[in-house]
Amino acid sequence: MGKLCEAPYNKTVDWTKWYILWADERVVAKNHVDSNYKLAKDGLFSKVPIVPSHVNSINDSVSAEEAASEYEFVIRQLVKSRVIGVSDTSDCPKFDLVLLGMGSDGHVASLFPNHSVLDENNEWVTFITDSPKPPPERITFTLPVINSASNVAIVVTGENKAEAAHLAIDDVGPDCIVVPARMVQPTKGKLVWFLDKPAASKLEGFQFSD
Ligand SMILES: O=C1O[C@H](COP(=O)(O)O)[C@@H](O)[C@H](O)[C@H]1O
Repeated sequence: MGKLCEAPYNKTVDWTKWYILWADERVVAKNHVDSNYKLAKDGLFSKVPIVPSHVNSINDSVSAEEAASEYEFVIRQLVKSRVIGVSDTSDCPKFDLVLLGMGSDGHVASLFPNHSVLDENNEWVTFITDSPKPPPERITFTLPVINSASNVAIVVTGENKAEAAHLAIDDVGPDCIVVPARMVQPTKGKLVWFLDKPAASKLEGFQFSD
């Protein structure tokens, strides 16, 4: 992302066509250090000419439940106005790109291991109030929405994520736990993993070229 803000890459993008939403967000104020909005603003869209009205962040002054339902409404409006397409295999929005990180426990967005949020198939956006990783209150895209995207990119860095990357990517067999990142399997889209050397260090048969 950092590179996209720099020349020559920043000139190769038509930023007016970008609409930004968050695959998950912590229910904290937008200027809070835990805010994913703040992270993206500081790292990307304060540095490039994205149209301010195209930045769709959550309402941070209501409960997690209300924020999730309002956010789904925002997405429904964008689908209605054809800014976002619709999947032809589910009733889900079809995002051009869903960009995800992965935690050391294998979570993606705010879809945590062994959490009932993984089974949410009806809503586009849901909420949790008991995130094992602070802060506890979050909203998140559900798996069907992530898996309806045209492209999903998972970016992983650091050795503390090597085991989760192995469990998510390798052919580990039925006896191993299924980490949430492994459940990211776009129905018709493309999934690409980006890993640094330490994060890839436990992948089977993986050879890293510098
Ligand atoms: O809490 C979150 O964590 C993950 C990634 O884990 P981290 O250890 O790299 O912080 C992130 O991708 C997710 O969107 C976020 O809300």
